Amino acid sequence: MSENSPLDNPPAENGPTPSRRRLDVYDTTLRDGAQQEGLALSVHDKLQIAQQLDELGVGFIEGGWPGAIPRDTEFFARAAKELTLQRAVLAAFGSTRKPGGTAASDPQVRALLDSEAPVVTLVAKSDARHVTAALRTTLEENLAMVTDTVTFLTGEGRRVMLDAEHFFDGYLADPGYALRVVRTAVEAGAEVVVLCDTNGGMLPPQVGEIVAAVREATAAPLGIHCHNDTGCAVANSLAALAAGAMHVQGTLNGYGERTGNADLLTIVADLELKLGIPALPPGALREATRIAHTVSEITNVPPMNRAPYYGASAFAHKAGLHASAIRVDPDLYQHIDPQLVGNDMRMLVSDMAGRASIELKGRELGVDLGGDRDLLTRVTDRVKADEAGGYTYEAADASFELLLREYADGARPAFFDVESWRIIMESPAQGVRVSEATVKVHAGGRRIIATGEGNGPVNALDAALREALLPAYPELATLELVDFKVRILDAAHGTDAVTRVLIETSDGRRSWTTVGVGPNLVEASWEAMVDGLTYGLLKAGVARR
Ligand SMILES: CC(=O)SCCNC(=O)CCNC(=O)[C@H](O)C(C)(C)COP(=O)(O)OP(=O)(O)OC[C@H]1O[C@@H](n2cnc3c(N)ncnc32)[C@H](O)[C@@H]1OP(=O)(O)O
Ligand SMILES: CC(=O)C(=O)O
Repeated sequence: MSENSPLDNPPAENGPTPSRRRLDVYDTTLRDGAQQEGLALSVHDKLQIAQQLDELGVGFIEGGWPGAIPRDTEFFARAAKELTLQRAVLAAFGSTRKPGGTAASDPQVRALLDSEAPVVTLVAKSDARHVTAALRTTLEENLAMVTDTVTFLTGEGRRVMLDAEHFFDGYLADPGYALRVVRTAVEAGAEVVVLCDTNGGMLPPQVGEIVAAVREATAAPLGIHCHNDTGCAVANSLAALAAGAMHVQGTLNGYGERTGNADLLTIVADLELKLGIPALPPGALREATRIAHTVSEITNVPPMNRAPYYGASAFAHKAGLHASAIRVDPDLYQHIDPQLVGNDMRMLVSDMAGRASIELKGRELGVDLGGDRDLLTRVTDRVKADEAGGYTYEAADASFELLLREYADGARPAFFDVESWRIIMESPAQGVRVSEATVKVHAGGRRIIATGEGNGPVNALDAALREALLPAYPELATLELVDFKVRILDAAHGTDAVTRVLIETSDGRRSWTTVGVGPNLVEASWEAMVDGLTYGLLKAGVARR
């Protein structure tokens, strides 16, 4: 580990160590993260994400490229009026001036000033091949572009950082030139030179060696910016910090061009929890899971369950053996206490469950099985049999809770009894197809026959069932079927195959998933739908009427 790296000499618990240099956490979700395929952030989205980042306590928020992307120009204009950042400083991203011109007259450089961001981060070529082949200019002119642009912007009172693009590839091909770019930037006034693994092709030992060599050869304050093309973006970032970089860039949820950028939350969690290096304000890491998921909502990109630390599966345990040890001590199968990053431990119930899994899941769901070994064995056997038949309880906690209550209380919760149901489907040669369902149920002390129409059989059954039950259970009016997933389980059987349906139901505040399995789509859907409504009534605290 390099002398004066943020990864050695961690500060004393009761205050900073004066000799230790600050570690800067720089977020580029709104710029490089937005370069991810499928991400299209509105200005409003960007403002909301910036607020989250400020709450997280990052040092810098790179807001985008004003002058190049109209939405980013607008972001900086609105940020100046609408954002009240408590901790973070806004950075505008842009490139060095065009070859052959001057920074003062370059419209793109002017736009960086106009953004009024206190920090400007300039991307500059540091790989000689890129200078000649992509920029189509001379090596000397590229250095002049760096000097001119950095000098101009610092002269205008901006803090300037330099992203040395393709630094590692450039260093491997021509270390002398790559180092000249670093020195030129610092001599011109850049406060940090960020070494970029732009193509994401590096491995940790290479990154560590090259960062150490740059530190040896220059006095430049160094940063690191990694992409994840080798799956090593976080490891590469840590290797660079260990070798002496003092500034780390990354994105929330690892968003970014191609395979993404280094995942900033994973980096800061590694730093704080594994290496004892404070990276965020005290206590902020506990917001990591909430912020990652809030940002997923804003970007409308489903959260990555397997994300380290903050992913929904990060502390989810499926194997029976794991559960049995966790029952004794959660640390036996967890590398940290999930609360440290605001996450929770979860038990998953499946055919891999053992008695311990069932008992712990029961505790999680608030159903006490009292450590009754015989009862636990019966539930475990039932789960294994059901799963062999196509059920999947790990995706359907609500159905599992109903099953658990059936064993714990001696009867499955039920608010109505089903006598029968039937479907008629009308598919005229022309015109609209209609499905009509009739259900016969007993509820509120009455036998009820109700019909419902829908655009398909499940929709019609849902309508008929609600029609039948609403007089006895007006609480059902708030319940809505929000998602419906079908899987054919034994494709080899063709139309004879077993069908599994997962239904997500919501009461507007929370949602739950139920499962149904049957020889056809409608039967499987009916089972999942009845469980969904039953669970909703149970959670609403309704008594059977
Ligand atoms: C590694 C990274 O991720 S860096 C960030 C990349 N982000 C983006 O590219 C998103 C925003 N980009 C844009 O909106 C556009 O590409 C713009 C506005 C920047 C440029 O658009 P255009 O003028 O149409 O040029 P185009 O995109 O075709 O090519 C880029 C130009 O920048 C030049 N350029 C590339 N890097 C640099 C640099 N570091 N310094 C100066 N000029 C550069 C290229 O040589 C090329 O110049 P040319 O038009 O004279 O050939
Ligand atoms: C600057 C940047 O985003 C990169 O080199 O990857």
